[in-house]
Amino acid sequence: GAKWTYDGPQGQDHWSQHYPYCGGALQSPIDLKSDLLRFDPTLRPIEVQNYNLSPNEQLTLGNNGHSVQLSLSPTMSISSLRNRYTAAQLHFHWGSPSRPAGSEHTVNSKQYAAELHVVHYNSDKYPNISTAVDKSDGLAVLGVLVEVGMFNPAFDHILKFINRIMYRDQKVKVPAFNIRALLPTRLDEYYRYDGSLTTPPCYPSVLWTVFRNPITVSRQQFLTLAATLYSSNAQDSASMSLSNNYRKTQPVDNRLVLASFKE
Ligand SMILES: NS(=O)(=O)c1c(F)c(F)c(S(=O)(=O)CCO)c(N[C@H]2CCc3ccccc32)c1F
Ligand SMILES: [Zn+2]
Repeated sequence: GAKWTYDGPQGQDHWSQHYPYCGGALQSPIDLKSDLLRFDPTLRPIEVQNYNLSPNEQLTLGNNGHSVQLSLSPTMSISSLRNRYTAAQLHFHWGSPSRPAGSEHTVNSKQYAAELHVVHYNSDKYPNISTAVDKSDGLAVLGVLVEVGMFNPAFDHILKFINRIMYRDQKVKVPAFNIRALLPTRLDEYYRYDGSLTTPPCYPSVLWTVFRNPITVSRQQFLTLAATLYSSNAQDSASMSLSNNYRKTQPVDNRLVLASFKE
């Protein structure tokens, strides 16, 4: 579609001019405020299947100008929801080298350094993600908050190839790895709400699960993520850094935000 950016004349305050859903209801991300949360004892631990991929399998790592995204194996899925949701891709949102604050969801207004999204589609009802992406029960995204701390070996399976996809539309085949290692240890503690894609076309089609516990990456790993990529393609004379690729938090309105845990 038309090119959109996070800032400037095509920035997020203008998305709704070309993408009407971006100005509509049920938008993501949101601020996960304690006094908004409702503990829901029926929320079961998230169960993922086949996340531990073999290194013999190859995945496509790409720079789409908005994020770094990794294609995922269709053998991967979430099995603990009402329908089975099959994995499609994962990608990240981050701040900038000088400002490690680029998560999309915030917790009591605290913005984390970055955020990982693992995008799945309802494969019980739809044949592929393109069909599912604009359906109210189409997508389930797992959100993982990322903070700077201990070195993260799993993250390096992606970072060690990132200098091969510096420019928009560059792709590279990479060996698969254990994607479960990118998720926090506890999959039983999470926030849950009905929301949207956080990029245009902003379809209100996402069942959001944001894990309570962040994962860590080292400062060097964060800098590699935040300082390597360009949103422009290799031919463009003026290179534009890909950073601060996060949408601001959106109005919750009268949505219920559930928590699987008691504060
Ligand atoms: N934060 S988020 O999880 O809402 C989210 C993104 F932030 C994001 F950038 C992308 S994208 O495909 O890389 C670019 C714009 O769709 C998708 N892409 C998804 C939605 C549309 C689609 C179609 C095919 C494959 C993946 C996706 C996305 F779901
Ligand atoms: Zn995302």
